[in-house]
Amino acid sequence: MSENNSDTGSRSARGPNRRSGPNTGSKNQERPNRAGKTRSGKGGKSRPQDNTTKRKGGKLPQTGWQSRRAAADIIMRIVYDGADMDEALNASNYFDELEGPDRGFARAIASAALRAIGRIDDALETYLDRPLEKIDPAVLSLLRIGCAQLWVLNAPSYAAVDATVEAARQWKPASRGGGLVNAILRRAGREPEAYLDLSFTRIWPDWLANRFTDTLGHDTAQNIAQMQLQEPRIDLTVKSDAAGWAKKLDAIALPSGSVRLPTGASLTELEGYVEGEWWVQDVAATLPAQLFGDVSGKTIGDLCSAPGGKTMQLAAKGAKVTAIDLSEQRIERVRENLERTGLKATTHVVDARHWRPAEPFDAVLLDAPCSALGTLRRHPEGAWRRNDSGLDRYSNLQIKLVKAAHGMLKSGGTMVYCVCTPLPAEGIDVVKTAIESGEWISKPITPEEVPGYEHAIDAHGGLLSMPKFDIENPEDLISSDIFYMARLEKV
Ligand SMILES: C[S@@+](CC[C@H](N)C(=O)[O-])C[C@H]1O[C@@H](n2cnc3c(N)ncnc32)[C@H](O)[C@@H]1O
Repeated sequence: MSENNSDTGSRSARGPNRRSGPNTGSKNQERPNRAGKTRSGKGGKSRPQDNTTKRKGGKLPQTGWQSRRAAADIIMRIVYDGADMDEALNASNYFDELEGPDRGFARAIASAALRAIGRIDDALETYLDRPLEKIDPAVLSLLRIGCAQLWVLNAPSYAAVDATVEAARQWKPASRGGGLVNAILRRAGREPEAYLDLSFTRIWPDWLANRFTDTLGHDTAQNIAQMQLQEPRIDLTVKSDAAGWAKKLDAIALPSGSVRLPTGASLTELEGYVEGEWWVQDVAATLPAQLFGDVSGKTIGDLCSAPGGKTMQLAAKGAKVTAIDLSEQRIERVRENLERTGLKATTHVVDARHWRPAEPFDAVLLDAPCSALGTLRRHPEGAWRRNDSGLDRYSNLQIKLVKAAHGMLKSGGTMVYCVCTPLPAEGIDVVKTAIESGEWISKPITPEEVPGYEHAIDAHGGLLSMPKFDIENPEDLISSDIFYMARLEKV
């Protein structure tokens, strides 16, 4: 892929959406679309109309265009209605009608379009004689998912174009745009440079591309964007015997103990799911709990615990975990997860800023609320729902939570602090503030503790879980979400 444009800071403005994203309004309100108009009747399954009739008593035969229509419908619901991916999948009748591999395919196309949407839009604009805002939402959604097939998924041009054009013909809201979809997608197949020559960081709104480039440097920002373009893999944490489970599930055992599934695995059908032998957890998310070493018999407070991935890791290793979270709804997920896996922890719905345990803990895990910009490859819509000014509130909360953690720990006790964002303001800067307070000293992470991430340890002994990009064999790249983590000791 060529990469000759590094202009993350000088992108031509194309209206408020390019700057702040397709959707900044709150859900379930009438909100502006890219054209600045509003539309109502969103969210419900009955919204889109169709030129086809569902067969009596059965599903429509699947010929390819249906998965493209479903993908475009999903994208529309996310971009124009403010749904997240799960909400869009649940709300889409067209997705519901699909069966078997077509479902996975529709989801993969929608997800690819969303991961690259800014860059796709920039390229599309070069083909069009009018702004994107002037294109009907259904037609634009088909163009986006058509380009995603060609450019992100590298699908064969004939299949991607024909099926997407057919989807335009069959889908009433887009049917007048069939000619345009045909012409633009054929050109997109012939002239991919319009996309390939753009900087990777154009997948994001301008503020985010600038923030990553300014704080992390040009190369790191490009690497993060490039990683976002790849379909994220699914990693499992197993209660024990990672090598054995990797073999059973035809998966890869990663050096730090996670089991990486082959693509396309259907989770609930996998061995061990019903028995609760494993749970889904990105490999980088497993590292913080591993930094406590042997936790058997120790009391550990997991201060922001939901949905409970790290609670389960610690409980599986024999710790006496107290899992707390501010959200009743989210702590319910912790309880469900504990129930499924048969692991034990005490749970409380409380605000960690004010709550104190009856007895101080041996150790505390603070997986603090954050901007979550390190998980955009799984939730790319998040980039378009935030803006620069909203980010600063996180560091204030994080500093307060670190202070609270101090009050919950025994003297000499360990705190592992982590956030799923690469922004220094929420990571290393929070840790520096803690150390400057005189209440904490650093307990640097050592390479032996983080197999596969030795290179990611920084000069202060913290770790930013970026993959090692300068490797000879790209197959060896352990891609993961981006977590910052550091270990501190209470003075
Ligand atoms: C990053 S998530 C935690 C993920 C979790 N540790 C895991 O591994 O599954 C952050 C959590 O912090 C919770 N939270 C936010 N503010 C909080 C507070 N003041 N006290 C306790 N929990 C809080 C949120 O409800 C959210 O569930």
